[in-house]
Amino acid sequence: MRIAVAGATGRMGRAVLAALRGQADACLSGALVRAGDDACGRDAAALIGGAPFGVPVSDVPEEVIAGCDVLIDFTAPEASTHYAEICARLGKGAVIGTTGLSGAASERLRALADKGRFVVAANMSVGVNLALHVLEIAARALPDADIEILEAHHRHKIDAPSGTALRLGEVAAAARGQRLADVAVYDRHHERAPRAPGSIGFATIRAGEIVGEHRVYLALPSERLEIAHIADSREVFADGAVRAARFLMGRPHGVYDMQDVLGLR
Ligand SMILES: NC(=O)C1=CN([C@@H]2O[C@H](COP(=O)(O)OP(=O)(O)OC[C@H]3O[C@@H](n4cnc5c(N)ncnc54)[C@H](OP(=O)(O)O)[C@@H]3O)[C@@H](O)[C@H]2O)C=CC1
Ligand SMILES: O=C(O)C1=N[C@H](C(=O)O)C[C@H](O)C1
Repeated sequence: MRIAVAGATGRMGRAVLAALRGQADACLSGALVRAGDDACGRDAAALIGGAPFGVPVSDVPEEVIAGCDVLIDFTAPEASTHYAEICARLGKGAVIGTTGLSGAASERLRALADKGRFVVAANMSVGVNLALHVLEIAARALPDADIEILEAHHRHKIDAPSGTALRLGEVAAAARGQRLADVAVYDRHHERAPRAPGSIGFATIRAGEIVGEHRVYLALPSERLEIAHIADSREVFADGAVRAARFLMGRPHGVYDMQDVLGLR
């Protein structure tokens, strides 16, 4: 399986490059960067150190994507939708981990479902995807619990709440027959009022180099269930992305998520 990495200079791009070393059935075929990046033309190993991959860094998406079976993409919404369209046109799979997609961008991806094969997931770790599964059961079993979602990430992160926090919120809301948009509370700064019954609150921390932490409270008057996940290293996301790429090989067209990849649906 030939894997190309988009956003190869980024934190996740570099984690995926590292994860591709020593894979028995997968190799790096391309490393894609933003147009004009200084790394263009150098061996991809220059981005993480160690032995050469024999793959030059490129800023030409069509060329990089044409040479792969699956593109792994942790970049930004505008880049991800652009690359996904190229993948669909060239018949290549894509694993998309980028978060902060607008409704329109998500819609653009869903519209490609009959033209290509995609795994789209805000969190590629096994642990968070199990947590989503457990949360669905818990939210249904505790309809009166107050649900609050807390997340903490590194100081560089630009979207908030995290894509994972929003997904946790969507799953909890759906388990209760609600739409997250109708019950989400992102900001309590401007209100002086008790908590609205049935609402789902979000709290965000940005500090230091925290890789990624998520905690869901399901609080009743006399007890509280907490579902928590802590990522200690970006390896968990990179390994999950490679696993998702493997899953896509030979799949019918469609948009899948990590619940499909992990067999949790
Ligand atoms: N699904 C999951 O499991 C995970 C998802 N993420 C998500 O992945 C994304 C990337 O995270 P992270 O690696 O930390 O971010 P970084 O900022 O470290 O990396 C982003 C990469 O994308 C490139 N990029 C950004 N915008 C464009 C563009 N318009 N065109 C081409 N390239 C672009 C950047 O290039 P340049 O430096 O030149 O701007 C950089 O190489 C985020 O949305 C994050 O939330 C992160 C971890 C896990
Ligand atoms: O930006 C990050 O770093 C992460 N982003 C993802 C998100 O927004 O949920 C997943 C992970 O927690 C790391």
